[in-house]
Amino acid sequence: MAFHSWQNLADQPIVIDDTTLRDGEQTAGVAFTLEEKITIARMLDEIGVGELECGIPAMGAAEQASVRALVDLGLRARLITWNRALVSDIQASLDCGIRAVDISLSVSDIHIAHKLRKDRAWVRDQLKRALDFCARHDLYVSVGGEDSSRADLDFIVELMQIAKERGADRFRFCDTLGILDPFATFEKISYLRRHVDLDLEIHTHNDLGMATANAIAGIKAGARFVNTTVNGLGERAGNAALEEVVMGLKHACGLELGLDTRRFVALSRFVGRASCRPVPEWKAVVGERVFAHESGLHADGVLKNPINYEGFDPGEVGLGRHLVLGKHSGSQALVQRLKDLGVEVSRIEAMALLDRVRSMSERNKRALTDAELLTLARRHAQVA
Ligand SMILES: CC(=O)SCCNC(=O)CCNC(=O)[C@H](O)C(C)(C)COP(=O)(O)OP(=O)(O)OC[C@H]1O[C@@H](n2cnc3c(N)ncnc32)[C@H](O)[C@@H]1OP(=O)(O)O
Ligand SMILES: O=C(O)CCC(=O)C(=O)O
Repeated sequence: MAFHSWQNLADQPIVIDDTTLRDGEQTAGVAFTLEEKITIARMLDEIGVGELECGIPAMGAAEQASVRALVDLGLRARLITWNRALVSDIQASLDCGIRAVDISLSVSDIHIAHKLRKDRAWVRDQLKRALDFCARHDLYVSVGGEDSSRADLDFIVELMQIAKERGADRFRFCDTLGILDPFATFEKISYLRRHVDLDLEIHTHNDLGMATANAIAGIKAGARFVNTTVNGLGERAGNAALEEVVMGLKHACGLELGLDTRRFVALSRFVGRASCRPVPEWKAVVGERVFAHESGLHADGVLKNPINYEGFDPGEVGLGRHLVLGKHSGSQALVQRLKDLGVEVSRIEAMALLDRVRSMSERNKRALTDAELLTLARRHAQVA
């Protein structure tokens, strides 16, 4: 069994812990094969993701075999597994050659009473027992606070203090149900930062469409670790998408993580196939058509200079640009497209032709193909 040496994450200001292989695979109905897991792990590693949450050894022999196979790859990324706060779960991770564990415990009174059917004293004791076991085995530990967003923050502070005293490396704040907004996320993470000197990790869900915004708010409030999944896979509405968090940090916050983002589209398409969840063409950052321009003023602006209507260069994530002719087109784009196809028309002729382009697009409920455009142009020339 290989124990590999990780890249030095202490040097990185923000560390992505991608959980495509754990929370991503928890998407109802998704199951990756071992080969798919290996490919996803390799791609994430090559792109420069610092840490991969790679499975749940407590699930049994098949999952343990896949975690072992991932350990044996000797990736630069640190591999971490998900575990309940049970010695038996952590032992199963150790048996796979894992050296970093997430120890999960529900921290809200709702979960403690209605899911675990225990009390806060039990949570404290269970955490201590699990942490002492991890310390004896010199494991890197993230304490996962399930349902943190509905928990009493002062109880989380208490658990973080226990975690710090017993050698844990960080605390994971989970918005398990995806019910926070970025402002509340910022306040809660700031509060924890002020009260305990322990690294924080932010884990968000997309139930209200705010997973990426909340992940970024958590980072802005001081979380150093952030959970993502490729394409935003994950329980229910999913997690914060890797590609959105990385590009959001870069272009909205001016924080460059140094990942090879040009491979995002290839990774997204692979995970789309492996999860049987094809990527919608309008999916932020990696959708096939998110750099498609039809509207006349936009196409004109892009033809003059793409910076007019593109927040970043499509090549940065491995995409291309499409200029399409349809219901909302203007004459500039039409003149240019026909020129590319070898047909010269004046601006006035293009304006006359536009009516036909519009009605064909409306009839077919889509943009025109080049062949359709050429046919329209020829017919128009014959009539004119
Ligand atoms: C929010 C999240 O995403 S957390 C990650 C959740 N992921 C998964 O559940 C996927 C993988 N899960 C599994 O394969 C299984 O659920 C296993 C192997 C973990 C456990 O399987 P089983 O032993 O059959 O238990 P089951 O799933 O039905 O119930 C969970 C038990 O764990 C307990 N439990 C739940 N969370 C924790 C925790 N963090 N620490 C300790 N015990 C816990 C529950 O209270 C329940 O115990 P009970 O039976 O005494 O009431
Ligand atoms: O408990 C953890 O560490 C993570 C659990 C999780 O995936 C969540 O709360 O959404």
